[in-house]
Order: sequence, then C-alpha cells, then structure tokens
Amino acid sequence: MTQKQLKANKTIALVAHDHRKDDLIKWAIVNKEALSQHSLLATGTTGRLLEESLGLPVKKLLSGPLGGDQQIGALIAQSEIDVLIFFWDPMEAQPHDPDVKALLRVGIVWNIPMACDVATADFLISSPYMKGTYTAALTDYDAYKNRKV
Ligand SMILES: O=C(CO)COP(=O)(O)O
Repeated sequence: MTQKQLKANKTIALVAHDHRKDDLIKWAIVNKEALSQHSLLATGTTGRLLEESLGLPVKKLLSGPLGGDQQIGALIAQSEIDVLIFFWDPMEAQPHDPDVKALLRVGIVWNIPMACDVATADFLISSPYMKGTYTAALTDYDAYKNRKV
C-alpha cells in the first residue's frame, strides 16, 4: 500500500469515443462536485467538451486517434494517473483500435480502477478509494505491480 492510493486528490483520466461523449458529459455534470475534488485530464476532444460543460480545468492531451490514448497509457505506466474513466464504443471500430486496446491493457497491468460504463463510473466516483480511504482491494497493490509475469 502506498501513499498514492491513500491521497484524497486523485488524477482522473477521462476519455470517450464520439458516440459515447454525450454519456460521459451527462455523467460528468451529475458528478461535477465530486470531480472538482480531483485533477482531471483527458484526450483532446473529450477534454474540450468536459471543460466547456463543467467549467472545471481539464488538462488536454492529444486527440485519441492522434496519440492521446497512448499518452494516457504512458502516464498510467509512470504512476501519474490514478483512475481511468474510458467510455469506449462497443458498437463501432475505431481507426486507432490498437491504441484503445493498449490503453485498456496497460490500465490492467498497473491495476488502476477503470470504468467503461456509467454504472461502474458511479461506483468508482462514490467509492472510498476516491476519498483516499484505504480499500482492501488495493492492499497488495505493490506486490501485484511487482509480480513476476
Ligand atoms: O478516440 C478517443 C479515445 O480512443 C478519444 O479521443 P478524443 O477525446 O480526442 O475524441
């Protein structure tokens, strides 16, 4: 268990494919108060829409198809992102599908909480983890991260 898991201010990465951007924006508006307690970053277009809708600062990376997913993946691997909210589109192939898969993969490798739908995002944003409270699921985080694969 590290200090990182216990801190109350998390860095949340938010990403949504075009047909899921409405869902993400609506979810973010409902959860604006909770989101305002944390540092937000996002892929380019998602970030711009979030900033316009929430009036909160959002660090914007490149657009997904231009490498934004890979930038977020790299930040996860550097332990600079605590949570990933990624509303990927289950109905449509993306030109950058390999990047999408890579981002989802690296999130699992680094054992960060990830939500890909509204129901899970609701659980996550209201969880003790977001408040910096210890959670059992993360007890062996360091051991997990350093495991032999
Ligand atoms: O394509 C994306 C994620 O795979 C999202 O990128 P944008 O936020 O720039 O639309």
